[in-house]
Amino acid sequence: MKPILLTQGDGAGIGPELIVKAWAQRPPGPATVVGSAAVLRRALAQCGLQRPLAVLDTPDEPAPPGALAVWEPPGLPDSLLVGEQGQVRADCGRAAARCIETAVAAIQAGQGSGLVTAPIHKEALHAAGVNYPGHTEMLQALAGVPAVRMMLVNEELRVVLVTVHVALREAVNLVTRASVRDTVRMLDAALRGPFDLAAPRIAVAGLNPHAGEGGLFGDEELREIAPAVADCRAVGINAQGPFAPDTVFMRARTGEFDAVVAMTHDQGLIPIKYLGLDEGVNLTLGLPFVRTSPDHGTAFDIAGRGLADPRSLLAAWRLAARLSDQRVAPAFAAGSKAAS
Ligand SMILES: NC(=O)C1=CN([C@@H]2O[C@H](COP(=O)(O)OP(=O)(O)OC[C@H]3O[C@@H](n4cnc5c(N)ncnc54)[C@H](O)[C@@H]3O)[C@@H](O)[C@H]2O)C=CC1
Ligand SMILES: NCC(=O)COP(=O)(O)O
Repeated sequence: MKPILLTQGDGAGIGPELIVKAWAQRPPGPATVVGSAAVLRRALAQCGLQRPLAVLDTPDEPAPPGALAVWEPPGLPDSLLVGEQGQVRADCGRAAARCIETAVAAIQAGQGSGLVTAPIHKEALHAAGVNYPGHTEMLQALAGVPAVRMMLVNEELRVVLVTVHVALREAVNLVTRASVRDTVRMLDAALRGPFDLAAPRIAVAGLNPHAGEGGLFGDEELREIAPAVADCRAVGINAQGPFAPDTVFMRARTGEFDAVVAMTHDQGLIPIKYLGLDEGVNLTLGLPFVRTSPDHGTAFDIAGRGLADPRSLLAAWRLAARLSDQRVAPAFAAGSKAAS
């Protein structure tokens, strides 16, 4: 079986530390870190982990037993160990992007079975001249697929976002009948495939307070969201709503729905993160391969201090290993067809 590929993320953040800590807990299956060996050695030292590290010639070369397998993509900057951690740095942004690009190319070449991404800093990416707002959009471009969606899962909630990394004003305009309908369809495909639910119950949140209160507080629910729900129901998807956003997550958490479609980034992520960063996983729907990530960011405030909690990365790693092992990535691709 080909390895899961883990990108090291922004080296000025907690990504390398999370990877070495998670790896020390022996997640299942083969895995190769795509990153800088020097940065990962520093992370091992910062965490007091005295483990061997093997630098591979190719991402899928077997590593010696017990060694942290690292493949260094060509073109990483030499300066990664020079500056301080915990800062926005263009060289770290450039290196993070290079790791993502080469990891995707390796998966496309059959050298990896799935992708786990450690956090990147979006300002560092921008400082490096890489004009994607996040992994999600970058992976969509690298994979050449028509649509992707961000899904967040933890023990208690599953949420998929209609809009992601855009200004709130812009997000409102992007909430359309088509974008909501495509999101529900991609979520339904994911719940039936990777999540193995025979008849998923999907709640769709409104955009406005009280889901618009019958048009008194905005009419996006009447013009866009309700027609999208009707479109989905017409093709046999058990979508319901739009529901008041302030109570729909509570209703899903207590078992009334299997997942919630949220209209904006913060509408969906606040309930997820409020439950704790412990084991939340970010999963990209619509790609032809499995990609997961922790649900938190680079945590510059604690970088380099050995304080980072690896549980979310570990959960992301385990989920990627399970989904790659089941070869369920086509179910994600089917979602992208629904969105086209
Ligand atoms: N998957 C990714 O690449 C993600 C990247 N980001 C990016 O990360 C950067 C920083 O974002 P922030 O808003 O500051 O959020 P953050 O998640 O990096 O930090 C928020 C708070 O949570 C704490 N925290 C986060 N992860 C932790 C962990 N594993 N263990 C212990 N404490 C932890 C931090 O110390 C901080 O107090 C931004 O550029 C953001 O866009 C944010 C989320 C996901
Ligand atoms: N808040 C989640 C987030 O920003 C992660 O984005 P991405 O890098 O996975 O696209």
